[in-house]
Amino acid sequence: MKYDALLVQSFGGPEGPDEVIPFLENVLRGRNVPRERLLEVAEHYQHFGGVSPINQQNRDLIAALKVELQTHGIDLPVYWGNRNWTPYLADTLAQMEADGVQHALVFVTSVFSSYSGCRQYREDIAKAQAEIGPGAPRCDKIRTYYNHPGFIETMTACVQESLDQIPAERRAAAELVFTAHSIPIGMSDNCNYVKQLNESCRLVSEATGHANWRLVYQSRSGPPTQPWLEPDVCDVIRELAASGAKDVIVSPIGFISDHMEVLFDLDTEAKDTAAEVGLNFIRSGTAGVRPRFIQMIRELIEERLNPETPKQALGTFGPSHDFCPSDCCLYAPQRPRPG
Ligand SMILES: C=CC1=C(C)c2cc3[nH]c(cc4nc(cc5[nH]c(cc1n2)c(C)c5CCC(=O)O)C(CCC(=O)O)=C4C)c(C)c3C=C
Ligand SMILES: [Fe+2]
Ligand SMILES: [Fe+2]
Repeated sequence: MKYDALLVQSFGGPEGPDEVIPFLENVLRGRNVPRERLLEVAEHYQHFGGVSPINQQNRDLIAALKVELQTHGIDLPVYWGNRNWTPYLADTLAQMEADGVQHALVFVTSVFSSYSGCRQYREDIAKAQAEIGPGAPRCDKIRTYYNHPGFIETMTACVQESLDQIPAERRAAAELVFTAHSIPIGMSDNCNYVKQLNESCRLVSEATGHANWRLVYQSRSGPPTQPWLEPDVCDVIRELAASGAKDVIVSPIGFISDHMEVLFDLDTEAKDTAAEVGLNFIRSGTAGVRPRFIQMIRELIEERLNPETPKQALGTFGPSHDFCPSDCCLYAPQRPRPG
């Protein structure tokens, strides 16, 4: 297929104290999330000067990717557009149109399939295209990469580095806890989020040879009345300590970089919880700009540019679809009844 640009589509984040509340209002627009939760999360961001690290992490990712593409003779300009903060997707697409881009491949920073991580990204592209009009570039999302060897090898290296920090005599008993963003059960029922997460965790655990793992969730935002994926990472840390565990490795497999949900919910909250209950806490790394991860993005681009390139995938499920079917990752949230 002929593509003439790459768009990196991400979440976005504030870059100063005054941007925190408007950013969170963008994130939570139309969501059944209490205002108190918004204000609580705002405090997490303010704790770090109102600056989310996600934007610099995306700038670093794009810089590394440009070098990788250039080194491999792939001549595609790289653009960046966010769903919830500047540079907004609509502005980026308008710039792409002005530059003459007609058909872009889209790399989404979200790994696992759900309404929030797949369909909403595609809906936001469609909205931005509608705003621009008939000249807007066509956009094709790159397939999900949860079982791509480049993602699994990257996360395996991160977990292995954490295992290596534990004294040899305690290593086999260490608890390996993978975390991902909790989502409403009504959302997870309509997608492969949990299935894909379990497969990634299994593949990483097998590659490290460390069988003692579990998958837990973090960063829940819903009202207490709404069921979200559980268990929560902090509850599990307490339970592990009560059952005699000494070491816990927390691997945020659900995210590709150390953004605020990692820095606050894990490096602050979960770490403090572990200290409270006397557990040695090691937070494992995220993919970031690790060379194997950047190489994976280039490989995913190559397989779309040249359909003869074999599609790589580990484990049971094979490579995911290139084009989402019409019912992919649907979500019709239950709204509270008025009155
Ligand atoms: C209904 C589901 C979700 C709500 C509500 C929600 C609130 C919320 N999220 C953030 C910040 C981030 N979320 C990120 C990823 C993410 N969020 C959800 C779901 C909900 N979040 C999912 C399924 C995912 C994973 C898919 C994805 O978009 O990545 C991220 C990371 C983004 C990245 O590119 O890595 C951030 C940051 C806030 C502040 C918030 C409101 C309280
Ligand atoms: Fe989120
Ligand atoms: Fe999907």
